Amino acid sequence: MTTPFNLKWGILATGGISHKFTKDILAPPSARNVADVSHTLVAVASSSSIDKAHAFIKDVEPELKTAQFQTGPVKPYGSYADLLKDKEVQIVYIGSPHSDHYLTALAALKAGKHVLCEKAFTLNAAQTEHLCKFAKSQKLFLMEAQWTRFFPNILQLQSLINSPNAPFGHIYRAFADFSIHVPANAQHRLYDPKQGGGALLDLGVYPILWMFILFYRHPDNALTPPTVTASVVNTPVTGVDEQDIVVLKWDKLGMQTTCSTSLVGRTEGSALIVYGEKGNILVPPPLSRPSSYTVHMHGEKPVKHELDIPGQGMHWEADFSARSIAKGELENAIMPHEESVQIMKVMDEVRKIGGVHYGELEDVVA
Ligand SMILES: NC(=O)C1=CN([C@@H]2O[C@H](COP(=O)(O)OP(=O)(O)OC[C@H]3O[C@@H](n4cnc5c(N)ncnc54)[C@H](OP(=O)(O)O)[C@@H]3O)[C@@H](O)[C@H]2O)C=CC1
Ligand SMILES: O=C1OC[C@@H](O)[C@H](O)[C@H]1O
Repeated sequence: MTTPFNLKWGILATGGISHKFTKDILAPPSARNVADVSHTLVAVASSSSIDKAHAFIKDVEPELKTAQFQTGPVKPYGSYADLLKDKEVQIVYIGSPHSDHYLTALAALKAGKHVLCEKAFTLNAAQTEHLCKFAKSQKLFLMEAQWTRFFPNILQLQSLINSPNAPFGHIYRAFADFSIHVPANAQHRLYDPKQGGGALLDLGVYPILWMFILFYRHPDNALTPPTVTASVVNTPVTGVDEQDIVVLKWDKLGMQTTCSTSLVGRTEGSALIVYGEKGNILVPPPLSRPSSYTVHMHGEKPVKHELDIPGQGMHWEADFSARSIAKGELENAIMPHEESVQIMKVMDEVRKIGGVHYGELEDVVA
């Protein structure tokens, strides 16, 4: 058996998603039948206090104890800048709020680190474009952490719908919704414009991503970006978007898709429905973590394809990051830079229509 390529991680931010991601990368790769890559947690940094970094490491102690590729103790840091100086760290995972992604990713790239950065990548397309260009100039790997894309069942569905022998016939339309219920609260990151709050960047990015997964690479679409129309309801509490309905029109495919998202009234029933000439596809909520999809060909019994997700399911994106880095790739073909930019451009359009602003950080492109 060959030795797996091992990737050494630094975690920037000690919030909710960083915990989930870290626990996933510490799980034994064999539990998901992976043998070519592995992960080691080297360091954790908090921007607000070293105590939070200590507490984070304590919280992941059970996973550290059973991790197969852990070589030593995890180093806590009280600032992101300190972690970025650690020579042992090869790649950073950025789990801070949307408004922080751009400057933190830029600082990490300047420090010579590969970067996997949470969605939404940045506050706008200009920032994403600049990061991608800069990463390439530094010969470093950079990817938006669009974890859903890397689920094995979603890769399977993507190739099914994009294959010349797709069983669905002409796709007429598709509808996707990702909504949760967070009571209005000006202090919550989802309602705070300064943290890039609002439904769009946090949740709306998923229905848009799904339409890109299914249709952007369709052979008849030939990577043509959709045209965008939208309707936005802004919350009176802070002015960020509470609800967005985004229509993406795919001219070359002769159809349009509806993406909706909201901070109030969570998704129930199907989160995604693709309506085809010969059959439909249904995906249950939440769209971020699809545990199944059902193919319902007209006149036949529906067939449900279920996925057993070990942990949260964030290790797949980490595995593919490691595979790319092992091969010297600067981006991964499953979530390439160009598609992150196109998705950010869609969201720029929506924000323009809705008059949504995040404050001074959205103007930073350096
Ligand atoms: N892939 C997924 O399923 C999910 C992805 N996300 C994404 O992860 C990111 C973070 O979300 P989540 O973990 O829920 O958020 P949290 O609020 O739980 O954590 C964010 C962390 O970012 C750090 N931080 C850095 N700068 C700031 C700042 N100015 N204000 C507040 N916190 C700051 C803080 O850690 P410290 O003080 O230690 O630096 C904080 O704990 C977002 O991009 C979100 O879209 C979120 C949930 C699910
Ligand atoms: O990515 C996400 O998925 C789950 C949501 O609850 C969370 O707010 C969002 O960031």
